[in-house]
Amino acid sequence: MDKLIITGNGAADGEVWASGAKNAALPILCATLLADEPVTIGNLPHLQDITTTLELLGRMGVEPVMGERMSIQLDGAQVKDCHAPYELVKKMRASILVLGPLLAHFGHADVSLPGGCAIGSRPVDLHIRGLEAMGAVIHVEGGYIRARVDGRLKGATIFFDTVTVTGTENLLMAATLASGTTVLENAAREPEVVDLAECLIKMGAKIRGHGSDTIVIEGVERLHGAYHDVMPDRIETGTFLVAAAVTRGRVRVRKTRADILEAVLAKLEEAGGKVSVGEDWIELDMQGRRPRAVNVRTAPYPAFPTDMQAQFVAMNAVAEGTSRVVETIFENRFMHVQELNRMGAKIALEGNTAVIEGVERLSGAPVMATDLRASASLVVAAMMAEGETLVDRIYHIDRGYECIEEKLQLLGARIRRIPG
Ligand SMILES: CC(=O)N[C@H]1[C@@H](OP(=O)(O)OP(=O)(O)OC[C@H]2O[C@@H](n3ccc(=O)[nH]c3=O)[C@H](O)[C@@H]2O)O[C@H](CO)[C@@H](O)[C@@H]1O
Ligand SMILES: C=C(OP(=O)(O)O)C(=O)O
Repeated sequence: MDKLIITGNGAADGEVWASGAKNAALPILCATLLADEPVTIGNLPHLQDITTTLELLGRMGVEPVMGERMSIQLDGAQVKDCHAPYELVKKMRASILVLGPLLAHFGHADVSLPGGCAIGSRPVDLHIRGLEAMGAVIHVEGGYIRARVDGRLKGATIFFDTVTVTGTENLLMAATLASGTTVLENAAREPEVVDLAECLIKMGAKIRGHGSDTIVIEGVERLHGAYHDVMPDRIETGTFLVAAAVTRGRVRVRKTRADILEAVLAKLEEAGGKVSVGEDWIELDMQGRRPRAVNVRTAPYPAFPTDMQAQFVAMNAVAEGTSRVVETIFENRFMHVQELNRMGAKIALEGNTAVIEGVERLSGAPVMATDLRASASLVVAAMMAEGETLVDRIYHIDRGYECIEEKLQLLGARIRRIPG
């Protein structure tokens, strides 16, 4: 297992670019299963989760054709086997995103149940219930979701009890090929849902209301080929900006968008950072200043994203003052707290709230990455800690951060990978 060694050396300073968004790329790759013709996806990030998705599509018979500038062409007409096996789904929960497309296009799908993960139980009941409302017959047996439909799925009005990102995406994709109109109410408004909808529209889908909490889809008989570039990764962008805040440095992130990061940028400004924004870049300047502690409460978009919570815990750990960070989306997303405390942070957990008393300095220590964003928070904390931090189990970070050590080196970090 690879490890990262980081020697804290003060202020991050420099420029880096944002890669394509993992959480947009994954549903979009699955959406290619809906078309009868090749669809080309550009600006794909080079990530373990993308490799896993391509392996999953490959098992179904879809052969990826690599193109220029990180693009890949996939042809849904090649599907021979509508099966997502446990050994791949367990590596990546987002594999559940093949369920809606396979069922809508081919009338059946057998997809392993994803199960829980480090951050919480993460059920998929709302995906299943929505597809049943569209006429699918679904049995969960032997750890698999076995879904069938006679003819086409039927349009339905579906109200989500809880806002779910991949649940919205699965039903949005399924509804594109259903007969009649589907209305998704209390739908997720995340920018990645919007990016998926825009790709589907290029493929011939009829969708309106994406980006609001009511999405209306008029089903069509078939979807065709298209080209789509994946949007920039707002969480990767936010992580680099937090690295500037934690280390009292200055970082400019290029090839990104400020309009989808408003809640995060507002909190960075509240922490004392000077935020500047250009057409496709964001800069955070915290040079020579200690961040001020900020309270944070995670909630669905456009509120503060749970995927930035761990990084803000790391910032608050070295900030001036005491803060409260409330996690409302996942029941167990504080695994980074005990590792940050091993580095000298003073964080207490009270149910779904981390109470953080900022300290002047952290010190390097051996720590364990437990999930994707927890790992990012440890790396960012290590950049300002005194001495050396060894981060173990970094396969988590490779799921979601492209070339993490090369990109952080561009910002002046002393970080290297030890292949294991
Ligand atoms: C690949 C991807 O895009 N992953 C993102 C997606 O995950 P994901 O789509 O899995 O997360 P959800 O939005 O579905 O989860 C939100 C909440 O709804 C609950 N729930 C969800 C589905 C369901 O059928 N029943 C149910 O109860 C979950 O347990 C959780 O408490 O959104 C999360 C919340 O922004 C992000 O942290 C993840 O990075
Ligand atoms: C939780 C995340 O991803 P996933 O839903 O793929 O586990 C994340 O991107 O922070």
